[in-house]
Amino acid sequence: MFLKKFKAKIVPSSSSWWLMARTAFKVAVVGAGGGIGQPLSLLLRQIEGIDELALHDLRGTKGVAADTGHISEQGTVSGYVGNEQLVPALQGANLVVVTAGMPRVPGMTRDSLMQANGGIAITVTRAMACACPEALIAITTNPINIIVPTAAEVLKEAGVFNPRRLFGVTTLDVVRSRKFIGDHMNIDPEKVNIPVIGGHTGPTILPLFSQCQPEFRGDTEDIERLTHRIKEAGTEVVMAKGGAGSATLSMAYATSSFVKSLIRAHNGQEGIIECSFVASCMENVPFFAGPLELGKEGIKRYLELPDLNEFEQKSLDKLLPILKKNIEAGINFAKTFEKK
Ligand SMILES: NC(=O)C1=CN([C@@H]2O[C@H](COP(=O)(O)OP(=O)(O)OC[C@H]3O[C@@H](n4cnc5c(N)ncnc54)[C@H](O)[C@@H]3O)[C@@H](O)[C@H]2O)C=CC1
Ligand SMILES: O=C([O-])CC(=O)C(=O)O
Repeated sequence: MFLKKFKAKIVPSSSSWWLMARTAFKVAVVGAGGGIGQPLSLLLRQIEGIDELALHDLRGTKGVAADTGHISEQGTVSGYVGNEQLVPALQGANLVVVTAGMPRVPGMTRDSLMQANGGIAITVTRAMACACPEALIAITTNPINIIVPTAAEVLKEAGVFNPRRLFGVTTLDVVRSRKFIGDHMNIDPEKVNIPVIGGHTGPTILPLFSQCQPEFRGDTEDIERLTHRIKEAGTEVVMAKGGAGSATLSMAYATSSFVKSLIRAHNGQEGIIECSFVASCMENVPFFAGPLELGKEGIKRYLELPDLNEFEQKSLDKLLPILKKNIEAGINFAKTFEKK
């Protein structure tokens, strides 16, 4: 069993019922010195149920660890620097968040980041396969559509792939949808629930307005305009930053919210639903972002896709071939990596 592997250290009681009598939980962040990694490390310090935070990067993590370690919250923080400290950082981790890798600048596509980030993903995944083969893995590094299949292939080669534990973080697409729709409907964005399916590039992100709760108020033009904005929101930030990278703060917010859900579900809270890019059980596409119920060991249940309206079905039909090409590229990247 997943839990048996870890020290049965009982953590002091807390007001939250799910924190009672549980095993210690270690989170490792790889890329913790970066634009997402630093604010994410701060936000993770505020999540209940993290007993040990291991911050790894090629640079800067000693300072981030000392800094965030002074925050008056439970748990320890340690900094690890360089490739040689990657395995020690990952050792015994229950959850690894990967934010290591280059961000976009204007004119680049996410797919073009594979050249720079594919090798990083392979190095980190290989280290996880040996240091913490049963950990939950949440990858933010782009291109998500290509890198997650690459990571899955590496884990398969190492004989430790568990499709229920590998996640590409697409929460920012949901966070943005909530914000843009909430503002449009003049309601609290946090009260908006909408699944965002497909993948994580402009052409493959698909918010399902037909499933929006509360029901979307607006006409077809509003839906088309907001859909376009959600799909292109990453580029909106890249352009606004003018060469200084891509979304970091909103992504740290989105990732910490996803991590919170993973930990709550791991600790037994029921009914936690998140959209994420994972190995799918759909017949025609091996990886897909869709709604999932989370549980103690990652994915508890794949939620069925709802009936789509005509606009959504056409959009899905259009994005699937793009997604399939991305997935093939990711698998191929892993298979041919050593030969490059
Ligand atoms: N999934 C999503 O919705 C989003 C994904 N991203 C992606 O997240 C990634 C990180 O973005 P930023 O934090 O803005 O980039 P950044 O350049 O600020 O930080 C990346 C960090 O990774 C570190 N790094 C590089 N190679 C490493 C290795 N082998 N081991 C450990 N650390 C390593 C770098 O030293 C750097 O500190 C990018 O690929 C970006 O495209 C960004 C926003 C949203
Ligand atoms: O656009 C980018 O390159 C970063 C990203 O994935 C996002 O902000 O959604």
